[in-house]
Amino acid sequence: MPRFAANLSLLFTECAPLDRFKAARAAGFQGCELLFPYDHAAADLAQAAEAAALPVVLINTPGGNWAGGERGVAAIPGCEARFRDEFDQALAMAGALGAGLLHVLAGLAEGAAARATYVDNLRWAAARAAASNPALRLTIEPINGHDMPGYFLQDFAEAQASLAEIAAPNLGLQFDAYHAQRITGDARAAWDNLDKMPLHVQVAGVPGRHEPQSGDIDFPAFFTQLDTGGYAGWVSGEYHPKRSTTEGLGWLREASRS
Ligand SMILES: O=C(O)[C@@H](O)C(=O)CO
Ligand SMILES: [Mg+2]
Repeated sequence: MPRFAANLSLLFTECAPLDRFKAARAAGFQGCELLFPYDHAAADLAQAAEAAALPVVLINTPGGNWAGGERGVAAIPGCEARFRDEFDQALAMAGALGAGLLHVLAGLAEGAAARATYVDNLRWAAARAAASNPALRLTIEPINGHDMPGYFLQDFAEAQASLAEIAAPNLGLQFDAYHAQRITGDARAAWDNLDKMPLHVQVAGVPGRHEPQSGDIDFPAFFTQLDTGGYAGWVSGEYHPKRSTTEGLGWLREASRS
């Protein structure tokens, strides 16, 4: 059975941010991820995570002006200096929280210049992370273009090609089953077609991005597929609860029993 983490940016939003850690632990999660922890003092978040015995397993690099449409800058030509500044901020936050994974957001971009910028920035980031925090691993995540129009990385083949070209041991794939289903039409087949084991997995139901319980993806079969394939990382619930978070945790209880 996989180890389950709660995405505290989307789950337990009934509670204040620092109270979500204890709520997630009490509900049966073993870890958590925070999309954008940057509005909080790292020490406060670290203390809340420790008090709840709920490790922070993943954070994202800064998204920028999210309300204004930004989604990170790694693939945006001309933003290299900003990328480096924000990456260093993310490295410091990951270190302070003890997070083992850092998802590098690509941003809204397209074309050959964007791809070259993306690969160069990721190569730089992988070397920078290896020098400052050897335990940290970086991820890239294909995100579907319906939910995030114009996002640079919308394709698994493209993600794998970039990873192969950079060939950094601390850089790998983040497989979000929700996006995989929306991009390919079959998340479980997309998993089987990967050339390397991903570093992180996220789950949500399709359609609606609600609990990973019903809809187009057979989650019990997917969790078994992860186990039998030897996936030993985290599986994070990254979804919009249909009602309250705790009312929708039948999927976690069921998966934890099997
Ligand atoms: O799937 C997603 O949207 C996230 O994992 C993410 O990091 C970008 O918001
Ligand atoms: Mg995701």
